[in-house]
Amino acid sequence: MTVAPYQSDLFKRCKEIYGFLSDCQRQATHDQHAKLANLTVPIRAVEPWLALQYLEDTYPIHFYYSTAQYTLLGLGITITQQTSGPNRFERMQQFVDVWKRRILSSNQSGPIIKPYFLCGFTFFDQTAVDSLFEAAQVFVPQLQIRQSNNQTTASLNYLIDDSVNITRIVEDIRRRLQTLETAAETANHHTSLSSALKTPKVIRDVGNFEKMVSSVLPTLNSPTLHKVVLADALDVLSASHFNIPASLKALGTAYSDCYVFSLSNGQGPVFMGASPERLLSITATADGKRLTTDALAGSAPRGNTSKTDQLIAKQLLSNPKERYEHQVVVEFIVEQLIQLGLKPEFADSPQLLQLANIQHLHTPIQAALPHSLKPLDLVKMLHPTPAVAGLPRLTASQLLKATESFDRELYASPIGWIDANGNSEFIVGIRSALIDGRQARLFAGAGIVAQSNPRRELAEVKLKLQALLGSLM
Ligand SMILES: C=C(O[C@@H]1C=C(C(=O)O)C=C[C@H]1O)C(=O)O
Repeated sequence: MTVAPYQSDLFKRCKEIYGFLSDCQRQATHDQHAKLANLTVPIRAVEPWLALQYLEDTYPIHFYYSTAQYTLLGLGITITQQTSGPNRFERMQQFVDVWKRRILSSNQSGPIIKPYFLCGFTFFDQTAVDSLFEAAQVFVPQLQIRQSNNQTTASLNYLIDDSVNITRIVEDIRRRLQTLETAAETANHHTSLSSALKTPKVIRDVGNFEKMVSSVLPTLNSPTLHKVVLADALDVLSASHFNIPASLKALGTAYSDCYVFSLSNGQGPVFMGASPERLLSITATADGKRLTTDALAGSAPRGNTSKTDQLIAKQLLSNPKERYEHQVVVEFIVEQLIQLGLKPEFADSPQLLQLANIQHLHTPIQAALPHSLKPLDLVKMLHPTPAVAGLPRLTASQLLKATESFDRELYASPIGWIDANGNSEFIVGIRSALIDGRQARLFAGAGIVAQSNPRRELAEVKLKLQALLGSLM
């Protein structure tokens, strides 16, 4: 069945959709387990952040993930799994593997965008009782909007077993696509959002950070700890509610090289940000699978003029303390990949990743991947890297947990997606904030080594916080 753009003839195609879903139901009955029916439709071009603006009340749960190449918006939940504990990555990979095999896509001649498994993990594998997010959550959305190369598609996902009423599902598809069409049309005609940059009141500042850094320096002079990444939280209160879609748009404009993301827990709170750090991406091609991961650590501000900027960049590249902070991350990642039997490829010296407000030392690391290695096997090995925890990993994680005065929850955690073809991408949830109505808690951290200067580390954290604060609408 071919569905024409903008669903112009979708309504005529209800019979074919009915046929496809009935087929799914027959297979579900035969195999004695539910199937995940997936239907893709090209839709009217709409910016996913705008679609979110119009649909966030209909679908309280959302997942937004945007890069320079594509944007993904997942709305609602068709299937989900949550867990916690040291085996959380294995359990979630099993969930993905089981459901990947149960996907049935409508075999149209148009695009088939199979469902994405959308994933959010907290920094630690256990969460407090009052935690806003699960230690591990993976879900397939009800509605998935994907925009890339000027093409926008909507995929609808349904759980089909022998108890569902196919006629009702066809009706539901019609209704959802109609709502989407209306939203796209309305959104495209009202592009100016009535949202302005917020200048919220600071409720809790990061003034304690300097003291915190000083308190860990003696431990860093011992041979048992080489680096710890300490973070702090800035709490602000605004006169009116923060506007998530408008903030996503603003972040995408200000930090076009970053991964702009948001993840809601369905009850109001939303974790969002613009992270420059990729934990991994896996691309599956006919020749095999390829992994790319980033060692990103070592920071300096951008200069006000191109001359000062170049000077700062040069100093960053040759600063022994920053290079050490960076090298620790490269070596850790390389060792973890070697332990998995991979042959990592990387340059001897870092390059620069220059963002609007800050620049970092950056070493991309690549490796060919055997088919047996799954995305979450790699996430398990890599998270948390010494870019966000420290080295050795366990000692550093224990120290930061004991030292920091807030719960990291999703800050610096793996957030990303896995598709049904084995492609995957996870980022590290830094340059992020937890938004709840008029309140926002912004997070930022810095790598601390024996040579660290507490005042400079505070300045780095403030710089990182300022960048995010400047895009909250
Ligand atoms: C921990 C953060 O950033 C990390 C720490 C860096 C550093 O210490 O130089 C640089 C990039 C990130 O890996 C953060 O932004 O919160």
